[in-house]
Amino acid sequence: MPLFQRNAWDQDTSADRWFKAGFSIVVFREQPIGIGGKLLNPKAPKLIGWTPLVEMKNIAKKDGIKARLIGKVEPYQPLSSVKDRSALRLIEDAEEKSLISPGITTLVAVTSGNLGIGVAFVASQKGYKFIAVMPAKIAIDKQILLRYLGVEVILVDPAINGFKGLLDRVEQLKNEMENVYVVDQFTNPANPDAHFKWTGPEIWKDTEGKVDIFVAASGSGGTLTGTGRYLKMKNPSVKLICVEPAESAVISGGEPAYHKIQGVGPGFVPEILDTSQIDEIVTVTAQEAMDMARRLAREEGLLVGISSGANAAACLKVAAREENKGKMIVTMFSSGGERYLNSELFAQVKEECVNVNMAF
Ligand SMILES: Cc1ncc(COP(=O)(O)O)c(C=O)c1O
Repeated sequence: MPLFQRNAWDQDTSADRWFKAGFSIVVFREQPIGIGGKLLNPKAPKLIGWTPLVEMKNIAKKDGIKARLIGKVEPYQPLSSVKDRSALRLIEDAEEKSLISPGITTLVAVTSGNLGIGVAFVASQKGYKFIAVMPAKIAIDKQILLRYLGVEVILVDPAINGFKGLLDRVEQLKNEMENVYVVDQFTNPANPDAHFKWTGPEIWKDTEGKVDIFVAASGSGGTLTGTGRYLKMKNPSVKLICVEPAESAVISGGEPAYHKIQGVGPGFVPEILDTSQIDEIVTVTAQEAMDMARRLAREEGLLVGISSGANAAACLKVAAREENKGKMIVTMFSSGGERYLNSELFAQVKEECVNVNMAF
């Protein structure tokens, strides 16, 4: 399958035209959102946003799927996940409201890791100190990355009080320190705004408005709410499908429980998640999500994370339905695969590598 790279200067064409012409991958880097330019070089490309769309042609062909399956490749963000968008909007929103000042304010965020990594980027570019509050023992790769980025990481035992335990720790920090600002992805409308302003319009433009169904797993709910709101505003018949872990299907009315699809299914319904927009919820097990992430790697060459696998698995369930023949289904590949090297996603390959190396 030919591979085509489209650049900022080819702005007059959409990804969909190139898919039609037989190309399987379209890289689309356009200007300008986000930081970068004004801080580094006024002419340099700004870094956040305008991620490429990739059509999963091999998997669709192998599984006899008649719908079009398209993923938005967020590992193209500077810090490799969809959360760079939210980090930027949440921080710039606070700056616009004069709530924070570089060199004075310490940013604090509750994160499963990816928001924290995005905040680390924006905070260091803009000159803020940043403390990440995370559940212990869950996402070791992200803890490693945050520490490597110079972030202070505070771990909270998730077995004690669950999510409330994390919030309590943030409250404690607010009492102990001066000039703390909480970057709150679960309640601040600036989070879905990032997707209303950027993710939604990018998908709309790059599909030439042909998207029929948008599928996304919900963590904070920002992606689903903001992107869904934009796409439905452009075309009210676009269907919005929420993906959640089968082991902790709280939006579907189930009980919260431990699960292995990192970054989604926090165990409660976040304030910013607009459930009234959701047309359907599809549940996916961690096993299905990881199996699909591995298929994406081997069959499409896409190195993406566990929630991306969950999204693609949900797409296949939806695409297999007779009524969705010929429809365009767009989903999110929310983070890059390398972020999960020490998780179960890579466990078997990691063990094989360790054993092979022991022979030397
Ligand atoms: C890997 C991954 N996928 C998906 C999501 C969900 O995105 P949102 O918080 O916008 O619902 C997150 C959020 O942190 C994430 O880290």
